[in-house]
Amino acid sequence: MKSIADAHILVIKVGSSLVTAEGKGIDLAALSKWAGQIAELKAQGKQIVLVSSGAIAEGIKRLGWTARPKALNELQAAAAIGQMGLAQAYEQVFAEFGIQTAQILLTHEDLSNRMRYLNARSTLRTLLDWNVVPIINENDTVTTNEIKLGDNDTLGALVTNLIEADALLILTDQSGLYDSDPRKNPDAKFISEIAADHPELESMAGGAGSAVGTGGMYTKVVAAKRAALGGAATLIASGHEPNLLQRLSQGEAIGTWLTPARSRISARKQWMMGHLQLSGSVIIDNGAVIALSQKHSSLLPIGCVAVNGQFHRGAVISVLNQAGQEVARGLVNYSSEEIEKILRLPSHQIEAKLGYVAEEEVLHRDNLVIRSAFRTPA
Ligand SMILES: Nc1ncnc2c1ncn2[C@@H]1O[C@H](COP(=O)(O)OP(=O)(O)O)[C@@H](O)[C@H]1O
Ligand SMILES: N[C@@H](CCC(=O)OP(=O)(O)O)C(=O)O
Repeated sequence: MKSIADAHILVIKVGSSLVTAEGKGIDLAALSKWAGQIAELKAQGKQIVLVSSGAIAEGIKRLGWTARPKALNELQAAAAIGQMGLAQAYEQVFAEFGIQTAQILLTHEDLSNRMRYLNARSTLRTLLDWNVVPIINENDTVTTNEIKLGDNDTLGALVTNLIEADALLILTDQSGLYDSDPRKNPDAKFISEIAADHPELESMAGGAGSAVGTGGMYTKVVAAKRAALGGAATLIASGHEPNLLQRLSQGEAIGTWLTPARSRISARKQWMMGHLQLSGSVIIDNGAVIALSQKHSSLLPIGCVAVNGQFHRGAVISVLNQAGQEVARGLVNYSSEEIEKILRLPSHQIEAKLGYVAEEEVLHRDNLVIRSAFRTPA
């Protein structure tokens, strides 16, 4: 991807130095410019999630300190103070464009625990469906050194994979990636495009970052690698670039693109196909087999006749025909116990039976791979 013209879902990460004008305090004018650009992208039908750093830098500024403290409890307390400013500032600048915002503070646990992961995903998707711009940061106040994500570049990549965004845009204080740190080497060469799995990326990006940021380029290239595993491209570009988002959506080459080896869809299919041990299966009737394999439909409970094994919502399961042959596999929206209760039911009766509706489908077509597409032996 060298343009965001075709991207539908974008995650935009802004670093501390940009958000706080290098630690001087929240840069309302810069935030307002991004909000205006995001409003234009939203008018084109794109869904945007913002990952914003700056809580610690802003907290330090509000406390009147001149240096970043080292003690974790002081950093956490500073983050709690600064986050108030960030939330207030984003709400204000987006309101100028008639856009509602929502604050989401995430921890490592929220993204590694399956249930919390699914809940975070469904909340984010709901907000996007409501046209809201979620503003995400790490929940610094409750994290400890051992479980800290530690930098928002990583958080940006995890969120990109969580909501299956098409691209991650990392805005920073440099115009992109150079073959060595341009602050130290005036002859550093600019890189406009590189494979996200290029073996020399980490060594080019070595070293910490600016005075107020945390990870430098290193965490950005590692984040790009992580996003690429989910099939998303990453752009590292300067947040000072005027009209950056519009120009990118018109195909202008700005910043450094780190490109994935495979597309999002194929990355996910490969992941599902690669599952050797599936935790269970559903058996479906012939009508459902035809709907899935020929019409690319989702699997609805009405076509499900039996369920085998024990699994949770979010597991990869097999879909079998009544002769026991695998016709598809995919990420399931209900647990085995729930499916047992809704077998053969039309979707509008799910709520009456379970007391809630997680999703209309047992397996959504975007989360399904049909057997004919498998390369594994039958
Ligand atoms: N190869 C490189 N190319 C560009 N910048 C680099 C490189 N290696 C290290 N850096 C440093 O990374 C810094 C950006 O990281 P950081 O300060 O953490 O930003 P942010 O706050 O936006 O996350 C740059 O200012 C630059 O000094
Ligand atoms: N959660 C921290 C983010 C720290 C961080 O990753 O900063 P940066 O390297 O500027 O993106 C904060 O808001 O201060």
